[in-house]
Amino acid sequence: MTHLLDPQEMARADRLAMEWGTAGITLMDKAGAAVADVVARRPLVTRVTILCGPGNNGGDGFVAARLLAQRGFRVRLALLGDRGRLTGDAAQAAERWRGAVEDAAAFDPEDADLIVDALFGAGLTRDLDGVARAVVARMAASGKPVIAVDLPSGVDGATGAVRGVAAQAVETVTFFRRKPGHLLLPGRTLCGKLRVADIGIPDLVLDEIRPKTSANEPALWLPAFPIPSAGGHKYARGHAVVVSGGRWTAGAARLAARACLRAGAGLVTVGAPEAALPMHAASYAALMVRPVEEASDLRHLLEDRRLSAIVMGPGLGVGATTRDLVSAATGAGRHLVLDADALTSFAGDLKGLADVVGSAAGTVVTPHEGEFGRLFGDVVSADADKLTRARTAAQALGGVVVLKGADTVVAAPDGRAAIAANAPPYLATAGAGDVLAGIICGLLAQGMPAYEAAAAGVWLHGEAARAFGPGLIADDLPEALPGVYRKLFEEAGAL
Ligand SMILES: NC(=O)C1=CN([C@@H]2O[C@H](COP(=O)(O)OP(=O)(O)OC[C@H]3O[C@@H](n4cnc5c(N)ncnc54)[C@H](O)[C@@H]3O)[C@@H](O)[C@H]2O)[C@@H](O)CC1
Ligand SMILES: Nc1ncnc2c1ncn2[C@@H]1O[C@H](COP(=O)(O)OP(=O)(O)O)[C@@H](O)[C@H]1O
Ligand SMILES: [K+]
Repeated sequence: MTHLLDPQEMARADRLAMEWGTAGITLMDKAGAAVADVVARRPLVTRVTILCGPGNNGGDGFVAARLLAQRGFRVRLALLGDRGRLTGDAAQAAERWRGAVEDAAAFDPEDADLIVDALFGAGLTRDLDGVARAVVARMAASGKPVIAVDLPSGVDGATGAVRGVAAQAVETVTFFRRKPGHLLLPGRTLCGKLRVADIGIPDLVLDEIRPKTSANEPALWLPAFPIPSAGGHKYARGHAVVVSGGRWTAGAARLAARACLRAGAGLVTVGAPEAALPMHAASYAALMVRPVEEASDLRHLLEDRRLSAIVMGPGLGVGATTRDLVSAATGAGRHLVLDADALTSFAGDLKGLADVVGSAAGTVVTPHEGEFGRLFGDVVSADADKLTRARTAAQALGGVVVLKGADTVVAAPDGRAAIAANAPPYLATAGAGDVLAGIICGLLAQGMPAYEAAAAGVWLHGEAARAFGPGLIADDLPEALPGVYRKLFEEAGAL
C-alpha cells in the first residue's frame, strides 16, 4: 500500500478497472459514498453545502449530495459551470440528484455547518482563475470545516503545489491509493486528515502501471532491512568509517558516528586529524579511532577491505582536501554517504563528483536545499517540483539523492522515489542532518542496498524525533533509535 499514483497513473487505474468490467458510475458511486460517510461522522453537522466542479470530481459531489440528503442532512448543492455541459459519469450522477442546483459563483458559506469541496481533483490542468478562484477563496476564508474530495481543489496531485488558491481541509478522502500531492508540501498540510477509500479498483492494475513513487514507510524497505539474526556476528554487521573534521568541528562527526553505531553497524571507526583524536577517543567507548589527516591516510586505512561504508562531510571543511578525501573513499565494493561539506566541495562540479563516485558500489548524497542548489543547480531547474528535482539529480549523479526538508524525497537513478511524511518540525535542529548521514551509513554497512538504506534512514530519523518529542536536540536522536527499532522489529515479528 505504499504506492503513490500521479494523476495520469490514477486515470489509467480508473480506465483499467473499467476495461476489466467495473462501470465508471460504479466507481463514482463508491467514491461519493465514501465522502458521504466521512461527512456523516463529523460532529454537529446538519447543514451541508456541496460545491461541485465541471468534471468527475463534481460527479463524486453529486453522489455524496444524494446520499447525505437520504440520510436526513440538509444539503445545498452549488455547481461551477453549466449543468448542461456535464458529461459521462458526472452527468449521470447529476441526473440522479433531485434537489436544486445553485450557481457556485453565488454560494454563501454562512448557510453551512460544513462544506464539501468537490470542485477539482485529479483533472486540474492549470492555475485556478476567474470564478473558480473566487469560489475557492470564499470557501477558504469562510472558516467552515471543509471535506475535500480526492484533493483540496487547487492542489496539484502530482506535486502538492497550490495552483492559484486552495482551501484548508479538515479531512480529505481520496480513492484507491494516495497521490504524491497528498505527501508533498504544502499539499500534505492542506489535506488535513487523509483517508483512502476502496472504490473497487483491483490491486492488479498496479502490475500494469508499475508506479515508481512510494510513501516512505516500513513496507517499502523492511524486506531489505538488516534485522540481526541468531547466526550473525559483528563483522557480518559491517564496519563503517566516519571521517571527521578537526578539533573545532569534530562534533558533527561524533553525532554521525553515534548514529552509525545505534543504527546497527557492527564496528565504527572514526578517522580524524591528530588534534581531534583525543576527543573522539574519549567520547564513546564503543568507537575506534585512527589518524586521518588527508587522502593518503584514508587510503591506508581503507586497505582493510572490510571497511565497506564511509560517511563524510559533516564538519569536514570545504576545499581540495575534502575533495581528495572523497576520491580516496571510492572504489569497488565501497558504499558512501556524502553530506554537507563533502557536497559543497563539489559545488558547480557535478560531473567531477559523478566521475568520482561512479566507482563506488552505492552512493547516497544527503543535501538540504542549499547544498542541492550548489551541486545540481546546472542540471535541475529550481522551478521544478521536489520529486522531479530529486529524480533528475539522482540520474545526473548516478547515485541516490536524499533531498531533505519537511517532506524529504529519496530518489534513485532508476527513477524510484519515496516521500516521507513523518518528520516533525522540531527535527530541524543543528546537527540533525549529521545524524541522518550516520544512520544511513550504519544501514549501508550492514549490506542494505543504497535506495532502501536511504529511505529507511530517513524514516527512522523522523520516527526517532517523534519518539523523543519536542525539545529534541540532535544528540537525542541516536538515543531514541533503540525504542524505534524495538517497535519496528516487534511489528516485523522479529522480537
Ligand atoms: N471514473 C473515474 O475516472 C473516477 C473519477 N473519480 C473522480 O474524478 C476526478 C477526476 O475527474 P476529472 O478527470 O473529470 O477531473 P476533475 O473533475 O478534477 O476536473 C476536470 C474538469 O475541471 C476543468 N478544469 C481543470 N482545471 C481547471 C481550472 N484551473 N479552472 C477551471 N476549470 C478547470 C476541466 O476542464 C474539466 O472540466 C477525481 O479527482 C475523482 O474525484 C472518482 O469518481 C472515481 C472514479
Ligand atoms: N520543517 C521541518 N520539518 C521536519 N524536518 C525538517 C524540517 N526542516 C528540516 N528538517 C530535517 O532536519 C534535518 C536537518 O538537516 P540539515 O539541514 O543537514 O541540518 P544540520 O546541518 O544542522 O544537521 C534534515 O533531516 C531535514 O530533513
Ligand atoms: K476537490
